[in-house]
Amino acid sequence: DEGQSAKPVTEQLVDTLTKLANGPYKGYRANHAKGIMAQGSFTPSAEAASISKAPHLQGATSPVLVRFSDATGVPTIPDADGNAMPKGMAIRFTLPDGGSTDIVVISVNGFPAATPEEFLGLLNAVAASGPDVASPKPVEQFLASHPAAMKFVTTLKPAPQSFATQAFYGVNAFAFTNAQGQTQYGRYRIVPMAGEHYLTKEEAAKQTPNYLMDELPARLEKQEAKYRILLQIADAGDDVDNPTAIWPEDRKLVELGTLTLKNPVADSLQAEKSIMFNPLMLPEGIAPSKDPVLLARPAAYAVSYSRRLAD
Ligand code: HEM
Repeated sequence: DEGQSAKPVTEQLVDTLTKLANGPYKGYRANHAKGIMAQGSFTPSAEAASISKAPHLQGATSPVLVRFSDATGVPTIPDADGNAMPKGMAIRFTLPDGGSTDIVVISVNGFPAATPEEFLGLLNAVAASGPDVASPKPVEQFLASHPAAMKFVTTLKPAPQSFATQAFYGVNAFAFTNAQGQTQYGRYRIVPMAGEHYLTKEEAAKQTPNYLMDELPARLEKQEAKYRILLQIADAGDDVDNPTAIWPEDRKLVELGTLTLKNPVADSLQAEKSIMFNPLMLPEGIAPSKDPVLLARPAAYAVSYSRRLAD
């Protein structure tokens, strides 16, 4: 109806995510509702300052706060459920001046849609494809006519053994400018130092519903969880404004530094409710690309955040 279509697409996206989850759920995110937080630090590599003049990349160690999450707006989704993919990782770096910057990434290299409108088309197709709908269902038609969406759903990895054995991808590109004024485009990659380890289908079927959310704090009581933060550098001619355009694997990977998680966060649920990560909260030396999906994210996240706080 007209009232619905007059809403900004970012708000329609949040409404549709909520509807797909059979929500709203009081106090939870409209997407990536189920999560767990941890804290630690980030130490940049010697090379990082040559990529960007951003304050957290100049040598000193910064405190970090991290939230891992399952996909969907369902706060009770079992961690090994196929719909709980992709996993999410959100990182907040505290900067020397007391400000902060965020990285918000997923467990798949790529995105199913090139624009927020196209993403809404996919979500609406899923919403119109209930069990009673005859084939070809709207979602089947959408996937058949959108190769990037098909690639996304077919390359989803199985659930990880642990959040400490899961790799994450930035998907959206940013422009990194160093002190000499040289700019390069790149996409984040976060690689677990414990190695990437995923469950077989049989193993996934045996996990308890909260196995990942339970395992992380238990692990951190005994040992640290470390990740390398890398940047995949675009070649001239690589599309930096389209999150469905996956760059070839032979592109240069620069090491930006090491993220070390040391402790669980006390009262994770309350901490999760009150924090909103924002991929466009950026310091000097890092700027957004013109990727329309990236540029739509803060508005969608703010709608979800304001609804969560209003509860
Ligand atoms: C137009 C496209 C997108 C829409 C509409 C969307 C929507 C949302 C919403 C509504 C939330 C909840 C935010 C909150 O309440 O704080 C969220 C969280 C999240 N999104 Fe997106 N998203 C989009 C694209 C992406 C992309 C491209 C990525 C990663 C590459 C991503 C990764 C995440 C992660 C990891 C979270 C959880 C953040 C947290 O732990 O607080 N999203 N998304």
